Amino acid sequence: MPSLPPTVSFDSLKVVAGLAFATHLLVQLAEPMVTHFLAAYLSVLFTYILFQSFSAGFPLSSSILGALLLATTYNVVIFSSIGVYRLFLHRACKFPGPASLALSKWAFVPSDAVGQRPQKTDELHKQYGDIVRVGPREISINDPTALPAIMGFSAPTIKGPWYYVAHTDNHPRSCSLHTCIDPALRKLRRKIWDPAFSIRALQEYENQIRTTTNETMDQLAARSEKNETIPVDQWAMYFAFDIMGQLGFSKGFGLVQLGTLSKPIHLLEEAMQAFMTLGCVSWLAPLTRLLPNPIKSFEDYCQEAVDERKMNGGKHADIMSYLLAEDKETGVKHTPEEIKADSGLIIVAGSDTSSSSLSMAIYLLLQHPECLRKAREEVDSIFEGQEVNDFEALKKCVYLTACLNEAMRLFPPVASGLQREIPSNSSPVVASLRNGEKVIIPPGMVVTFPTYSVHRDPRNFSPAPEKFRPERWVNPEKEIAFNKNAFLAFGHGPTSCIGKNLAWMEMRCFLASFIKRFDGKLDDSFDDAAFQAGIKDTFTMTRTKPLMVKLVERPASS
Ligand code: HEM
Repeated sequence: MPSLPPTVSFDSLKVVAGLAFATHLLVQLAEPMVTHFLAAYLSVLFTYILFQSFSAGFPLSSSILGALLLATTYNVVIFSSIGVYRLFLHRACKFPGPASLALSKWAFVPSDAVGQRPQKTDELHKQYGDIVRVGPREISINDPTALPAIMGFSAPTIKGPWYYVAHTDNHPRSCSLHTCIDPALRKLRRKIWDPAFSIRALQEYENQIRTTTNETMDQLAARSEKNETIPVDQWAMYFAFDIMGQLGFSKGFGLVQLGTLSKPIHLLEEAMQAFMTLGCVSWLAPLTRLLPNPIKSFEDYCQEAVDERKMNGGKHADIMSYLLAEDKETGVKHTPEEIKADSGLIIVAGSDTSSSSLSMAIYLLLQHPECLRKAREEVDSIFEGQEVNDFEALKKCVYLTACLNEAMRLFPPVASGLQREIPSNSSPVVASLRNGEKVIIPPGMVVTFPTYSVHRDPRNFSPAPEKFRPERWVNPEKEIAFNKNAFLAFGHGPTSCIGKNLAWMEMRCFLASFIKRFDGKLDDSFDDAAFQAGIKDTFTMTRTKPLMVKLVERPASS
């Protein structure tokens, strides 16, 4: 048996093992922050080394060796204790799922790294059933019947640990509305946000949407004249980012004029993947906040835009004018930190999502000429001899709307699902399932609804749930299955998308203008399999392969 370094005895190993076990119990009860825990851990180790070397007189090498042995003992015991607890004793053990995810959500990192979380979760549901344990204390429920209990207006849940990752610090009044967890504060903040999306406010935004749409179409026309192959999905992004800059705080990014992403936006797109992966291990967030901020230039850009906006006022109606005001009833106002975070949110929530829906709708229409013909006939007849600029008339484009809904069903812009937590001081939640059974979910558990799987489930949408069939939205009553409660593209309940109606205005205006003005075909070199494989889930959707299209202006439009 190998001998121990002179600084370590078997008794000290036993004490350290006991300490590790006690730490596990403490973590269960008090959930200390990882930074505090690491600081304490490292301080004890260094104090031990210093004491053994300078007070007890042992050589430095023996002291370090002893410290490493004690640390290894501590680590092995604490990880074994946590592992055994998670695998056999945890309240989530009653739910089926792979042991790897029961041990740690790190097991999701390989699929997150390639943006395939929705597909991975889908496989798990096919293997384990409608309820799968996808983390030590997290389950995924592939059954929209359970939605009201978890995400409905009277559900006792809060946003889950994933949202904590995007906080810049630990202060409750410095995060965006989207990542705000406290339900009472969220309610107050939604009250300030709501008027920015009222019917009157949306009417005030119409002009800006028209202008940016026309500018984008003109830029596309100029490129089509030169017979260029055009990355249409990129242009949908330039369009959506410019609109959100203008409608957010009266400062467009000028991307449509530039014909490229600016540096801050590019950085933001790249950082989304890191957020997604880090969401698996949200307890690490306080530690990663000590590292250089990967989206600093994007945040600086938002701050500058807000400062400029405050100084000069808005050039036209914008969302910021509402966010800077106080709620008349309660007198509550956003803090400067919240305004900064919300300005970033406007960009992220409003741009990636709408541009992804548009890109996928165009992709699917080009793949399905018969659907494109129908959508175009509808637009041509509603806007005969005139420009697409009447938002009331756009609402009458039923088939066009169906195409967009169907694109979001097959390729939801927020695909991996939305996470909610049952607070540890609340009662268990009893959720109904489609088979009439009930599931009891203990407090402290986290629940996710896998949007991608729910959308492609034949029990919700049939026939051909994997196929692009806009018709299912036109006559839903004739479908074998059409469960409108299973359409989660805009979320569900009190935290669902506040910008939904604005998104519809943008998407209908862009798509109708696009198909009215251009004939298009996928470039000969377009690789369909590569394009689909390049679609990544980074909380919102990222496309790594461009949608290269040849466009020709239609005679009627010129
Ligand atoms: C097709 C376009 C869009 C889709 C599919 C979409 C989807 C969603 C989803 C799924 C959520 C819930 C996220 C969660 O619970 O974590 C959400 C929230 C949100 N969306 Fe959208 N969105 C779209 C467009 C927009 C636009 C144009 C805006 C305008 C600024 C916007 C602003 C927001 C905001 C502020 C939230 C946070 C609401 C809250 O936490 O209370 N979205 N969106």
